[in-house]
Amino acid sequence: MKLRGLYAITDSQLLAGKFLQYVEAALDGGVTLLQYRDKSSDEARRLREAEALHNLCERYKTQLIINDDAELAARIGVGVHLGQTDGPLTPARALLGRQAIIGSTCHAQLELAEQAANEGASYVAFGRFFNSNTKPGAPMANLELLDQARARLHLPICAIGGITLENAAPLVAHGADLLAVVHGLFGADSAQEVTRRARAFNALF
Ligand SMILES: Cc1ncc(COP(=O)(O)OP(=O)(O)O)c(N)n1
Ligand SMILES: Cc1nc(C(=O)O)sc1CCOP(=O)(O)O
Ligand SMILES: [Mg+2]
Repeated sequence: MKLRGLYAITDSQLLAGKFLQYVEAALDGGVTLLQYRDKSSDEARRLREAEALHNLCERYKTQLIINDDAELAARIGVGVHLGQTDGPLTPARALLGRQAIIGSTCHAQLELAEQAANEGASYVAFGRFFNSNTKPGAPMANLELLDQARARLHLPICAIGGITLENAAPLVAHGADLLAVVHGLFGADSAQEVTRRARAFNALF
């Protein structure tokens, strides 16, 4: 499967009271990857929500990725996204198998991306590219980094951090395969607007 297009990421606060409605609206507009990102420690709720998202993703033929938690990903049978402090890639690959999608946060460091590629990552993520409501303190990345990554890496490149329909096009022009978006997608006033935004993000590729 080609990893290219919109990478929608959930946010439990932003989506409170409209979680599945807004996620389905995004899937309706077209989503390549959907990440379940919940930073709480409510394991029962996390399992329940991840299973609900998995059912929805199967209906829309979208791949589900679990943030941070390789054990939960293994339990459901989906992929995982690991940051630099979320545990090593090699055991996650052994746990999830060769086919699973495993992503790695590389901030603005090509060396981290090369290491992730050697350890079997399916894609590498760089960011943040813009001011982010969701993660304001993340280190900054820039377009030059994307150029260098495109020249040196032979796996899909994901851009993240403050991405909106207004600022996304240069990221794609400089080599991003995946645009990972929380607020610029789900911060909409209606489900119809989420669907419209998802379609518009996909039209950039
Ligand atoms: C696609 C994608 N890229 C980067 C991140 C950030 O991961 P991490 O640095 O582990 O931070 P948290 O998201 O866990 O707060 C991501 N989740 N997804
Ligand atoms: C989860 C996350 N990681 C980032 C990084 O730079 O690694 S930025 C970010 C938040 C993405 O949300 P929004 O689209 O609302 O800015
Ligand atoms: Mg993490």
